[in-house]
Amino acid sequence: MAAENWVFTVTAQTPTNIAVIKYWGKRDEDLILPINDSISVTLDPDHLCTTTSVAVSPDFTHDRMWLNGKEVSLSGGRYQNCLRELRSRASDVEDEKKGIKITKKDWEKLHVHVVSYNNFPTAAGLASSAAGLACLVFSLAKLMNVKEDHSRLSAIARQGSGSACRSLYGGFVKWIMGKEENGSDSIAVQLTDEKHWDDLVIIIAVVSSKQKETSSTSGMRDTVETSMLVEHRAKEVVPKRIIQMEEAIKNRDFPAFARLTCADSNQFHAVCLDTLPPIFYMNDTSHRIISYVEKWNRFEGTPQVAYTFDAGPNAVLISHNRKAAAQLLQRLLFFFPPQSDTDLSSYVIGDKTILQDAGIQDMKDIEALSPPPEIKETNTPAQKYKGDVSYFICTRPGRGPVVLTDESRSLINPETGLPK
Ligand SMILES: Nc1ncnc2c1ncn2[C@@H]1O[C@H](COP(=O)(O)OP(=O)(O)OP(=O)(O)O)[C@@H](O)[C@H]1O
Ligand SMILES: C[C@@](O)(CCOP(=O)(O)OP(=O)(O)O)CC(=O)O
Repeated sequence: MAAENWVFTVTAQTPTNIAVIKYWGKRDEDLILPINDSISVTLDPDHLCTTTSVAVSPDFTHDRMWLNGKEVSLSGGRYQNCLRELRSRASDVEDEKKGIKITKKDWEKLHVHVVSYNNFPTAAGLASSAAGLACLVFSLAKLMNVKEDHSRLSAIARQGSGSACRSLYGGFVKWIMGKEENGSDSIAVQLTDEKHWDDLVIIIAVVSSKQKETSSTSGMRDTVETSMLVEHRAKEVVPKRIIQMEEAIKNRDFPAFARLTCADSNQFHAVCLDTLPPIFYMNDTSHRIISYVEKWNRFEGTPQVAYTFDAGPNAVLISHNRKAAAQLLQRLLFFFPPQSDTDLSSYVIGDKTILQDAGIQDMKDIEALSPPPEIKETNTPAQKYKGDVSYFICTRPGRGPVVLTDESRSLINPETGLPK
């Protein structure tokens, strides 16, 4: 190491992802090895991402982390497993300009500071743990000059949170469950990049929820211990769906993609219901959204939108193209108008150009929306559910992790090694 003290930092940005074929159930709790393959789509980091700055300095006395402005402990087993795996793969780092020289051996004694910020709510069912853990592993791997490809890094991120391994890539990603006991072949691979199917538009309905949810970790443990359905799902259903889903993605076959995505979300929630005690992640609003989408898709004769729900009530709606997304947004705003004191710019966030496509500029345009034709047909007056959705996020498939070289984007003060 160089004689005088220094702080060496790296900043990275990592996206979140949503599974279209779900991971639910582990065969090894410590290594986080799943009972089936899964497939996800990475979401555009412009709208949902984690930014993490990491630093190393001979002055640091212990590993520390700050998440969204608050110091949090890094002592948890999952963080420790990731740190251990990364340290064991660290290599020499040299920055002549700053007079920094770290050898492979030095990393065993050096401590790191981690400062991370999610540009969306943490622990709100929007997969912050996936983006967060992937970003932690990716940024530390760059800092420590870990010379491994993204798939090998995904196997480390997997030990932080299973779904995090899929956030090491953009586009469509498959997490291969693997067979090895040590988990070395349980890795993520990219199926296609984000440009392959860039017509897709994703709208997330963040559904108000007061009830405390069961965490994914404990929920899936209970499922594996008590559900008979999950065994059938993992052995018989998912392997076939994985093949069909890969084909649908390769061919940009939206009807097949939508059918598989909706069926797999529904089966995941059926498996939750088959757990003892049963787990209810969706609420009445989630169920309403499913039934509106099903009705609309049936009315059109071919799917316009696919829905999928993770371990919570939020709906992730994947539209075939911008036209379908604009029509979807009109429907969503018709059924779930904002409270009168909410302002439109905070009710629909992310890619607001979809709002323009939908012809909605202000609250009056929402009030003027007429019931969708598929509802008119049923001759029952359409009921509205004001306030049942907190807000909508408009986004699209996005890219994988990147290093941010612009020093002004760093979250760490390069003089002190503490959060800016
Ligand atoms: N940027 C981050 N850096 C490191 N760890 C993070 C980061 N963001 C979230 N986490 C970890 O993930 C936890 C939240 O995970 P949790 O599974 O409860 O919620 P979620 O991932 O937002 O929602 P869900 O899993 O239901 O989609 C946080 O308490 C923290 O431990
Ligand atoms: C429903 C899911 O989102 C479950 C994600 O579970 P986590 O990855 O959060 O669980 P741990 O591995 O225990 O950290 C489906 C999915 O993302 O595939």
